[in-house]
Amino acid sequence: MQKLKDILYGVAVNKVNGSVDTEVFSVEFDSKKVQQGSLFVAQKGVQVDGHKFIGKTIELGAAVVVCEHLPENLINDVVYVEVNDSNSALAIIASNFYENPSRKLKLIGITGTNGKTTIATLSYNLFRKAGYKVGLLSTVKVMVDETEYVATHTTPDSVSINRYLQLMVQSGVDYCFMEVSSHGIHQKRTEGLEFAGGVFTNLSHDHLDYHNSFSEYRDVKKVFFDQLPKGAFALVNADDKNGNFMLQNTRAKKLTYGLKTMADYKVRILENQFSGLLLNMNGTEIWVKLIGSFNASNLLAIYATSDLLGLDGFEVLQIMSQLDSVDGRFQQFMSNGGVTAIVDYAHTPDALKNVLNTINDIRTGNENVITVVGCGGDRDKTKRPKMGHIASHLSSQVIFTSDNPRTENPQGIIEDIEKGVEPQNYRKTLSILDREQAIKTGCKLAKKGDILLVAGKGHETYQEVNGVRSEFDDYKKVRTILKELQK
Ligand SMILES: CC(=O)N[C@H]1[C@@H](OP(=O)(O)OP(=O)(O)OC[C@H]2O[C@@H](n3ccc(=O)[nH]c3=O)[C@H](O)[C@@H]2O)O[C@H](CO)[C@@H](O)[C@@H]1O[C@H](C)C(=O)N[C@@H](C)C(=O)N[C@H](CCC(=O)O)C(=O)O
Ligand SMILES: Nc1ncnc2c1ncn2[C@@H]1O[C@H](COP(=O)(O)OP(=O)(O)OP(=O)(O)O)[C@@H](O)[C@H]1O
Ligand SMILES: N[C@H](CCC[C@H](N)C(=O)O)C(=O)O
Ligand SMILES: [Mg+2]
Repeated sequence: MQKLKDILYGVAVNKVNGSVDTEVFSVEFDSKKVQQGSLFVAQKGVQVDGHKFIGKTIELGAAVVVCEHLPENLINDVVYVEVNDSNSALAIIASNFYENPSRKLKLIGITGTNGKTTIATLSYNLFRKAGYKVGLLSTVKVMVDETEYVATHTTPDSVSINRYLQLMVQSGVDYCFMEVSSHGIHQKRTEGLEFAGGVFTNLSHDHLDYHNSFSEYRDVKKVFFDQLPKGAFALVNADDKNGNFMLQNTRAKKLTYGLKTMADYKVRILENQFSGLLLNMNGTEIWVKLIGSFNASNLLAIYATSDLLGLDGFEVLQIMSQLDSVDGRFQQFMSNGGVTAIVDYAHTPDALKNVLNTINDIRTGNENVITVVGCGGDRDKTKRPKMGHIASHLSSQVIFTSDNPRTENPQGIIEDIEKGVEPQNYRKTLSILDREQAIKTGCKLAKKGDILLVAGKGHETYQEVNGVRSEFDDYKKVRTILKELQK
């Protein structure tokens, strides 16, 4: 329970109607969750305007309503707070309500199109092995030290973020690694948080359905760095042409990491195999179990972050050499019959290209690369033909299939993907709507020595059709099918 005047600290308030000494029991932005004594923040959403539910929340017992415009009829006993920006107000209110937990631990935000989950999760694993209590907010799961919670978003809403951070503080967590998505920044879910550091991985085609253009998407990412405090670090990937752009207006300490470009932290790939990478990490050689040059870059970001947070470099490299891949990120096994199966979450053109290039770099040349891939429904349509082109251009054989069609017609999605296939690659492609059948066909086509890539869903354990999620796990499916086929 908190006094309204305390939780409004730092919020840009236009006017208050009622007493700021009112006690608040919970902070809600979903009318359905309001209870006696709640503070309800009305947000203008994509689907509906939360202001429509103000009356309903008062019936449910809301003590305070925070909104961008006051309702015509004000009810006695309810306090109304008018703000310019409800999203920003919600974020600051949530931080205050949970007693600013981000200031009581070291919070590191990771942003960029690809690599966020990998860097956040491996950092969580590494810092734990180094003896710290650690928190994780990621696409795959939320961890409060050893306790796991289900993740609903890559970056949760600001109330959930602060609630988890408070739990972490209560559990004695020293460091928290969190993914910061562009939706999260745009909807101000991370405003009011005090970050000890920010990491930028890369920027490529994604979410252009939500952000109107690539430059808008890029500018949203930059806001995160613009908001970092002076004592924080801003670590960017020098190999990405947008890396320096992110640093333009930040007050934080500026640092770079790079595989190809001059940077403060450097890595060189000495060997690249299916069994792992031999790296020269800022001057020291190490073997790691992770695969692919993009993972060399991810590991360098982790090494640099550890260094900036004061960990011992030698110990970090020792632990790094033991790290396993994150679920659904280049997760691989060799079947009894000698087929290398790889499950990867590549669901953007850039990620798919990276994964296929990695496979092509490692293979000796005689094996076939068979790819099973689809694109999600109700998501950026323009990435579909690009992924169709990349998959068919870089594989020996491709099977296009469904990946969470959501409310779209799956056949239509596949047709969008097929539009990107160039005529010389037509003969390489097949389309099979049912994902299980597609994987089965991929397994049947694969011969000893071949490489089978199942891309797009990674760690996901479901297939979503019209709001219904049914169980589906790419990794389990490929394992079972290859076993059944005795391959
Ligand atoms: C496009 C988008 O980001 N949508 C998010 C947004 O929903 P919205 O704007 O559609 O909300 P709305 O339904 O219009 O409602 C507006 C307001 O009215 C309230 N409301 C609504 C109905 C009601 O009965 N009562 C009520 O009070 C809502 O709580 C909300 O405050 O605000 C909601 C509440 O915070 C989010 O759950 C929702 O995420 C949806 C589920 C989503 O799918 N988001 C994805 C796209 C997303 O955020 N992805 C990113 C990154 C992914 C990546 O990088 O790959 C992520 O961080 O996860
Ligand atoms: N540094 C990188 N550069 C390019 N591609 C990468 C990089 N790291 C990982 N990938 C590829 O992108 C896929 C997704 O990786 P990861 O889950 O770490 O990204 P993310 O940024 O968390 O994605 P999301 O936006 O879904 O949260 C991986 O399966 C891999 O194919
Ligand atoms: N966080 C991403 C994941 C996409 C994964 C892919 N399997 C899909 O469903 O499109 C999103 O919701 O856009
Ligand atoms: Mg992620």
